[in-house]
Amino acid sequence: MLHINRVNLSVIEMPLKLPFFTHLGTVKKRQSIIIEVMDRDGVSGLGEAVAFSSPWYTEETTQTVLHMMKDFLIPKLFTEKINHPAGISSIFDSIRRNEMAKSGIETAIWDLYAKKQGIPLSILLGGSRSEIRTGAVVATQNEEEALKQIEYFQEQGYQRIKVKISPANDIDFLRAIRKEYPHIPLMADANSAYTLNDVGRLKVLDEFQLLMIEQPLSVTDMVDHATLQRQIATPICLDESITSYHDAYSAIQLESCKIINIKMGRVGGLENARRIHDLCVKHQIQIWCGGMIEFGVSRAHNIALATLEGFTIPGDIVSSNHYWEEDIIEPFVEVKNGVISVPAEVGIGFSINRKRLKEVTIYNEEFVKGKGV
Ligand SMILES: O=C(O)CCC(=O)c1ccccc1C(=O)O
Ligand SMILES: [Mg+2]
Repeated sequence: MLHINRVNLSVIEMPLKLPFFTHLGTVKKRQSIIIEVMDRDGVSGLGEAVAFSSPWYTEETTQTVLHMMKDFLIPKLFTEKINHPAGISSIFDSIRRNEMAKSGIETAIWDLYAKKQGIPLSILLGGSRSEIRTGAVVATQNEEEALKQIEYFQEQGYQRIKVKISPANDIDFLRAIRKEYPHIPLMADANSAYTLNDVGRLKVLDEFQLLMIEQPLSVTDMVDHATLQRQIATPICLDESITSYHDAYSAIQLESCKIINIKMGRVGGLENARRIHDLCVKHQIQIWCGGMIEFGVSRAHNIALATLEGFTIPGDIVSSNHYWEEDIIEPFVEVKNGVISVPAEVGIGFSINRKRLKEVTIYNEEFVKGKGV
C-alpha cells in the first residue's frame, strides 16, 4: 500500500522563447503547476498539471486546478486506500471531469511508485522503446517565418512537421509549404476552427497529402467529425474531443477519426491514457503523444508514455530548449536526429532543478496529512 502524506504544489511561470500562435489566441507566457508527492518513507514523485492560465484549450485553468487539488483531490489522496497508481483514476471518478488536475496528481504518484520499485516509469507502464520519434510544431501564420522554422526543424531531424491552420490561413499557407517541401511528413492542427459548412475548403486540403488534420471541428462534434471523415481523404485526428476512455470508444464506434492524439493531461492521467492506447491498438486506430507546451516534468511523463507500442506516429515532444531558456529539470530533454532516448534511471528519469524551480515559482503551498486536510 502507498502512504502519501505530503503534497507540495508550485505554480510556475515562464515566458516562451517565441509566441505560440493558434486561431484561439497567442501564448506568450506559460503557467503550470508542479506537483511533488511524498510518502511516509520520504520517497517523492513529480507531476505537472498542464492547464493554462485561461480556459482557451480546455475549461480548466491554473486556478481551477489549484482549487480542485486543494479542496477535493488531495483530501481524497490522504483518506483513500491506494494500492497502485493504476487505481487512482477510479478513486478520482467521484469527482467530475477536471482531468488536468487529476492527471497532475496521478502522474506524480506513478513516478513515486516507479521509484519505490526501482524501475523506470516507461517499464512500469509496459513500454518497450529505448527511443521515441518526435515531431515539431510551427505555431505562426506568417508564411516566411513558418518556412524558416521548418528549415530549422528539418536540420534538427524532427520526423514530422505540424502547422496550425484556420479558415483564415490554410490553403495558400499549405501550398507555400508544399512548394518548398513537397515530401516532408506534414500535418495540420485546426484546434476546432471549422464547421461542416467548410467541407468544401477542407476537401481542397486533400491535395496537400497531409498525414492528418487534427481537430477540425468543435470539441463535442463527434457526429459531425464522422460526417466530415466520410467526405475527405485526409485522416482526421481527434485531440480536444477525447477527454476520456468513453470519448475514445464513441469516436471509434462512430468512425469520427482514424487517429487519436493522446495527452495524459486531457484524459485524467497515465492510466486513462494507457486504457485509450489499448483500445486504439485493438481497433487499429493510430495514436501519437500530444504536447501542451509543457515544462520538463510533463515532458518526461510524455516520453515514458510514448514508449508504449501503440505510439507509432512521432509525437509533439520537443527539446526542453525549444520553448524555454532554461527548463526546470536536469538534464534537459534533448532531441537528436529526430529521436529522444528514453532514460534508464528510475521513475521519470529526470530530476528537478530546485534552484530553477524556485526562480520561476510564483506561488507555493504544501499539504501535510493530518494537518487541516
Ligand atoms: O507542446 C507542443 O509542442 C505543441 C502542441 C500543441 O499544438 C498544443 C499546445 C498547447 C495546447 C494545445 C495544443 C494542440 O495540440 O492543440
Ligand atoms: Mg491539437
